[in-house]
Amino acid sequence: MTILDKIITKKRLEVEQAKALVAVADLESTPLFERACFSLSDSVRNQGKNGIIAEFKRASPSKGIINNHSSVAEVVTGYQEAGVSAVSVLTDPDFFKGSLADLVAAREALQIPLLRKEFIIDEYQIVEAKAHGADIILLIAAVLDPAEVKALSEFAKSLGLNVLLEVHNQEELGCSMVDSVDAIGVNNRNLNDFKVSLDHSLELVDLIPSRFIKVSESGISDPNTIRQLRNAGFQGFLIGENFMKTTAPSKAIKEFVSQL
Ligand SMILES: O=P(O)(O)OC[C@@H](O)[C@@H](O)c1c[nH]c2ccccc12
Repeated sequence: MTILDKIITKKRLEVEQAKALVAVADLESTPLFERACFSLSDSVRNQGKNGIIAEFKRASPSKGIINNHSSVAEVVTGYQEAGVSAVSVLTDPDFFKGSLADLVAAREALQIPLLRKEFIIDEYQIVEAKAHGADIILLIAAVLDPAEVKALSEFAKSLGLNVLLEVHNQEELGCSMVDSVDAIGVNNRNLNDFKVSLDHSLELVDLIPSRFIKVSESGISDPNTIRQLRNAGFQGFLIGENFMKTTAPSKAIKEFVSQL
């Protein structure tokens, strides 16, 4: 069983338990569910922002604990001050030590788009995302079939959410280009063996139609890499560990951005 299979097996259980605890109607009656979402494409096109989607990430299956000392509010406030286009918050409890409470804490601190970073397999999780302050949801092509990508992305759009679809290779990309997707992210990390290579981004960028916002994800630790990816055609850059592994992620990002 690959790590991705393990995560999805656990996720199915987690979603069933959540459904038994909190009804959809209760999620839909929260104040956050009513709010209008920030637009990812507006924020990425805003010349005053730098295209970075900075992630709050306590732990990961490949690295174990990355940061267990920083508070969500402090980190994401620093990210916002550094001029990022959006913030990503992991909500998976078992493999990434995240939570929906982290997402709400980020929402309270931010006036820019917020991504719920999660393994989404069910519409329920999309309602949950909106009810806890997300503007953007992630769909991962490696764990969904094309019909699911279409149905889940259309459902998210019907709630006013933005959709980021993650792919890792040309085959996944070919199955993924539906109008209900706003942005396509190329994950430089293989979710099965954790190997990271920027070549995935560089090889796929020209195959992504320009109507999608193009995002390069994972393993970015050098401002020069942002320049290289931008020249190749990317508008968004998803970065987590490089900031989170430091003693003060809110300072580390400012130092990084000053070198762009
Ligand atoms: O910490 P990094 O290497 O900068 O990567 C961030 C982000 O791209 C990564 O956390 C990620 C990309 N796709 C995912 C899917 C699920 C969980 C996590 C991820």
